[in-house]
Amino acid sequence: MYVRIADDLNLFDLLVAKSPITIDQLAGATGASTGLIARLFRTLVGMGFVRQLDHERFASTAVSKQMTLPSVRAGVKFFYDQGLPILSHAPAYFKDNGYRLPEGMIDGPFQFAHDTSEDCYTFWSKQAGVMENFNIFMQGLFGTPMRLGWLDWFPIQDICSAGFDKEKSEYCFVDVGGGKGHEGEAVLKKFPYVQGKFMVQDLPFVIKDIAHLDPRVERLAHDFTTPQPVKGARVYFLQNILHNWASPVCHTILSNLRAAMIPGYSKILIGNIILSEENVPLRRSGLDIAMLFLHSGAQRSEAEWRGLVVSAGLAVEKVWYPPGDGDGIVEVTRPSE
Ligand SMILES: Nc1ncnc2c1ncn2[C@@H]1O[C@H](CSCC[C@H]([NH3+])C(=O)O)[C@@H](O)[C@H]1O
Repeated sequence: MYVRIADDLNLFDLLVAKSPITIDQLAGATGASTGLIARLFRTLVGMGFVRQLDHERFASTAVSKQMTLPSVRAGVKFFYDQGLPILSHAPAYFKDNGYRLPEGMIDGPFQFAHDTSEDCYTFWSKQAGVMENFNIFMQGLFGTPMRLGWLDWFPIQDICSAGFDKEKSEYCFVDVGGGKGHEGEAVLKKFPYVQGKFMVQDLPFVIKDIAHLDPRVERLAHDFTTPQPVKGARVYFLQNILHNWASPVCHTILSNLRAAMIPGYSKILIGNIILSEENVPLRRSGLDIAMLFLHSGAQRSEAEWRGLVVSAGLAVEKVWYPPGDGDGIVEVTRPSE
């Protein structure tokens, strides 16, 4: 709550633009009372978001600098505004359903809290500004100064150039649930020589709001719980998708892709957190719980990813772990019959 209010007041921008700064100066710049800012800062110092130099002067920290990035700010807003109402209802939800995990798209804590039978994305699309803010969050989630983006370490250029065969399909890279198409655009920017067509697929209300996108990335409104219309692409990219859903839903999504894949040629690249089997760090287990209360989803360990992939009639070619603390990629193929 302190971080969310400080963000509304642009306190982190002010702190980063001018450190050291005093409470009086911050009050002058924002119109908030000195009393409120002093109270916010007392706790923000304890949380490491602000550094206190002496009785009057405050300075930025590495965390306050992160809080000036549009995607990080959007993430705080998203988890706070969308998360809190669900969290407050979650204990009653679990009590009501016998302390079991949800299994579908519309039977989780989200639907209980909002008294709706819509899935979260459809619900959010009807609330002003929610999906817009969510997409700002997703577009910058990776490759922030804190950790490498997948394009910095995964050899997509080999898969999409030497490994691409236009005789099989003219499509090279289909970003399924790709939001505003930022990943396909990033691949083309970094490796402009790659061959074949690129496409972003997402729900109609996301596709229709795409304002700027490299014209080489085609757009298609497509629901991934229905049959995949692009057959035989080299890569179906599924980043930050399967963690959103319970395993039966993931099974449907993977089966729809399987039916479109050419055995031994097409790949699904699942870009997601890969949990360690034991002693999961809080940053990742926190995101596991977030997926549960927001979407009825789950973060998964390597063994869980393998189990999910195999249950959909697919095979794991390789599990890629990034250098550092980033997300991994599970490379999936369709075995020959
Ligand atoms: N049924 C569905 N069919 C297609 N896309 C969906 C569906 N439900 C949710 N989505 C999209 O799934 C995305 C999850 S967020 C992940 C966005 C992107 N792949 C990235 O990693 O940045 C959002 O853009 C949703 O709009």
